[in-house]
Amino acid sequence: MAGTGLFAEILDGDVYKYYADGEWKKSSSAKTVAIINPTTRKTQYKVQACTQEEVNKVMESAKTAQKSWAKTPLWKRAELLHKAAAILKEHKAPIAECLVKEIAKPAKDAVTEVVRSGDLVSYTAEEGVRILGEGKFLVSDSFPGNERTKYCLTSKIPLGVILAIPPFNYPVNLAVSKIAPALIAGNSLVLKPPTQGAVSALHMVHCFHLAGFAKGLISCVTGKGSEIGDFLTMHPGVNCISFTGGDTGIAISKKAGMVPLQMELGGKDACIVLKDADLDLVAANIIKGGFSYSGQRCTAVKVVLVMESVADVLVDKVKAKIAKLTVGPPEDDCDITPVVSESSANFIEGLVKDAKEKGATFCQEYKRDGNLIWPLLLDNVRPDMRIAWEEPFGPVLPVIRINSIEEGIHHCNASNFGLQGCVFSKDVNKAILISDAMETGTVQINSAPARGPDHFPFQGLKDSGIGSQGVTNSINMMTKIKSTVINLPTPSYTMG
Ligand SMILES: NC(=O)C1=CN([C@@H]2O[C@H](COP(=O)(O)OP(=O)(O)OC[C@H]3O[C@@H](n4cnc5c(N)ncnc54)[C@H](OP(=O)(O)O)[C@@H]3O)[C@@H](O)[C@H]2O)C=CC1
Ligand SMILES: O=C(O)[C@H](O)COP(=O)(O)O
Repeated sequence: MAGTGLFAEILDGDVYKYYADGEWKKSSSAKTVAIINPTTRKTQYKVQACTQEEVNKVMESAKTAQKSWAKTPLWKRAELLHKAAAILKEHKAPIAECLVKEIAKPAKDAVTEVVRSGDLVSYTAEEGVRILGEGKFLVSDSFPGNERTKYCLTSKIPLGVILAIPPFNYPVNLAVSKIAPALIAGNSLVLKPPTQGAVSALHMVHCFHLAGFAKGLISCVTGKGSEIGDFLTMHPGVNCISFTGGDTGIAISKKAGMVPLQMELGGKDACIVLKDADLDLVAANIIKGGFSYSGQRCTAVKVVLVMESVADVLVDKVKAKIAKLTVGPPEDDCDITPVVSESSANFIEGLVKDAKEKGATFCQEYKRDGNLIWPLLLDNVRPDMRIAWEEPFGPVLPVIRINSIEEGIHHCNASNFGLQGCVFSKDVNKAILISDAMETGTVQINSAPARGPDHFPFQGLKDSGIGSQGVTNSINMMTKIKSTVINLPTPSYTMG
């Protein structure tokens, strides 16, 4: 059970502690932040509201710890990460329980998130050993005007202190996708977990603590992003920010100083369906892509752009599948569970009302009970409706009927987002041309958008992000190149 047994140390009465200097601590603020269970809409957990002074101390310890960590052999860093991964997987049950209570993730998906996270940590350790052990050797005579008098040796060095800020929907997986690359590359790490999801993240951090990482190397400060977020992101002790979330990321990128940024932000992933598509395959992927975790995935299918000639058949197939989705509490492993907060549910309802006023066809009756919103397909959506452009982050999916492929590509590219998209067609050559024309970081052909598997590159264009994630890209992003040049008094040519 959460906060018991091995995890008892992280709890003080009914308030979870924060993690700094290798210890679980109470904040001197004496203030707490409530975490509301999306299903019951009652306080489920409480976490510390950390102070600016505590953030300062964490940054100092992170800086000191990083210096000796960078001198720890790469294989030893990997060994510790493998240990943390094993502990995490072994203790998947209490962490998954937190995910169910804090963010209403269906029970089975919650377990999958923890296991996937352990695998990600292990994979990162292996990949780090491979790619960080390699450097480059360059000689000067390849550039015009030079003789072979200079040997340049390059290697990848850590950046220093990495600040990691994940969103509520994958508070464990999107935290370790930042923690593991940072650590294997020789950096220290300060985590600010999302408020909804903070307790799952604290349990995960305890697994790293139990693995035996040096004190100060990993810290976890809790509190509302709106209160301590700016202080953290503008802190002079931070050398790199890895953020996943919504528009907050755009604001952070304007405020952050001269530090590398990795931003994974929102999306409005389009699903373009051609006349020759396998409509059963499309319908199955629209259900998986649009409604899993109640549409609260950045990579969810967020608008279907279907050729008019096959639209009726496709909509009927999707309607039939929606009718089979189970709706209810995450504990029962229902397909559709309450969305994360009342404000989120209100926002989704606003989009639905706007679509109704402007004449969208409701394929199901709109139904809501508290934060629980029944799955809804909106047909005949037009570009003047908000839902055509905004991401609901909920189980509501618009269908726009198109008369040409160009119309579909135009809608996709007119979005301010550019995360992923997908194309369904039996003609792979045509699908590739469409993929090339779509202004998104990834296009899936004949499958729904997805970030995983976690070693694939993952990036957004336009307002969907800066840089690229995925294990290898994240490790590279959290390092810098350092060169040493050996200057010879006379040219030297091998075997010359
Ligand atoms: N491209 C991608 O990979 C992904 C993108 N997303 C996007 O994230 C959004 C949903 O997630 P959500 O958690 O609501 O996103 P938010 O942007 O609201 O929050 C993300 C994180 O930022 C923190 N935060 C809030 N304000 C600040 C601030 N001023 N400075 C620093 N940090 C701050 C939050 O903390 P707190 O919770 O305390 O407010 C949270 O940890 C959607 O738009 C979705 O598309 C989600 C997942 C993946
Ligand atoms: O936060 C998200 O939405 C994730 O990045 C999506 O991950 P997935 O596509 O692998 O579910």
